Amino acid sequence: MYLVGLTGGIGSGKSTVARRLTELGVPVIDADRVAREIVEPGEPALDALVEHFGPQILRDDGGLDRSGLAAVVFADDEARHALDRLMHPRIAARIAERIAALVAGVEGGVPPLVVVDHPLLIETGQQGRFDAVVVVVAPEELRVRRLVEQRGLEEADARARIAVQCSDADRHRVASHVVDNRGGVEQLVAATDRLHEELLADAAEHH
Ligand SMILES: CC(C)(COP(=O)(O)OP(=O)(O)OC[C@H]1O[C@@H](n2cnc3c(N)ncnc32)[C@H](O)[C@@H]1O)[C@@H](O)C(=O)NCCC(=O)NCCS
Ligand SMILES: Nc1ncnc2c1ncn2[C@@H]1O[C@H](COP(=O)(O)OP(=O)(O)OP(=O)(O)O)[C@@H](O)[C@H]1O
Repeated sequence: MYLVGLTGGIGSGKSTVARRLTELGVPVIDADRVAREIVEPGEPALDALVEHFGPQILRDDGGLDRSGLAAVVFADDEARHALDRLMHPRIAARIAERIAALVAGVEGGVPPLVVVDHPLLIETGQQGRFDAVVVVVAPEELRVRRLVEQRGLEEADARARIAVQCSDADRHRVASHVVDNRGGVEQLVAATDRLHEELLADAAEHH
C-alpha cells in the first residue's frame, strides 16, 4: 500500500481533489472530519477541551461551539497552541487506526493507494510518514475570495487562518507532487485524474 499525504492551505481546493479521488475509488481519510468526530459529546477530547478552555466553549445542547472556539484560537497564539496540543496527537492516533484497518484489508483487500487529506500535514511535521506528499496551491487572494463567496467564511476569519498556516513556499519545499488550482473546477478535476494515474504508477514501482 502506497500512503499519500494530501495538503494545502485553507481554500486551496484540497477537499475538491479529495472528493474526486474518492470518486475514483481511492480510500481517503479526512483529518478535518476526524477532528470533528473526536469532539462529539461524550468523547474524551471534548472533556479535555472543556477542562482547558472552560464550559463556555459548549453550546446549550452540549456540543462544541466551533465558531466561538475559532474566534478565540485564531486571535490568540497561546490558546491555539493549547488547542493544537490537545487535538493533534488524538487526530494522529485516530488516523493511524484508520490506516491500520485499511492495511489489514477490512474493506476487502488492501488498496494500492490510501490518501490522508490533512490541512496541517506539514505544520504538524508529518510529511516524513508518507510515500508521497501532494500539495494543492492557489494564490492567497483567490483562496480568500473562494472561501468568502462559496463557503461563506468571514474574510477576517479566512485571513486569520491563512496567517497561522505555513506558506505555499514551505509546501513546495516538501511536495512530491504539486497541483495548481488557479483555474476552474473542471481543470482541477482533470489534474486530479492525471495525479491519480501518476500515483498508481508510483505505487506500482514502489512495490
Ligand atoms: C478551531 C475549530 C473548532 C474551528 O472549527 P470550524 O468548524 O470553524 O473549522 P474546521 O474544523 O472545519 O476547519 C476548517 C479549516 O480551518 C483550518 N484550521 C483548523 N484548525 C486549525 C489550526 N489549529 N491551525 C491552523 N488552521 C486550522 C484548516 O484549514 C481547516 O481545514 C476546529 O478547526 C478545530 O478543532 N481545530 C483544531 C484541530 C485542527 O487542527 N484541525 C485541522 C487539522 S485536522
Ligand atoms: N478551481 C476552482 N474554482 C472555483 N472554485 C473552487 C475551485 N476549487 C475549489 N473551489 C471552491 O473553493 C472553496 C474551497 O475549496 P475546498 O473546500 O476544496 O478547499 P480546501 O483546501 O479543502 O479548504 P479547507 O482547508 O477548508 O478544507 C470550495 O467552496 C470549493 O468548491
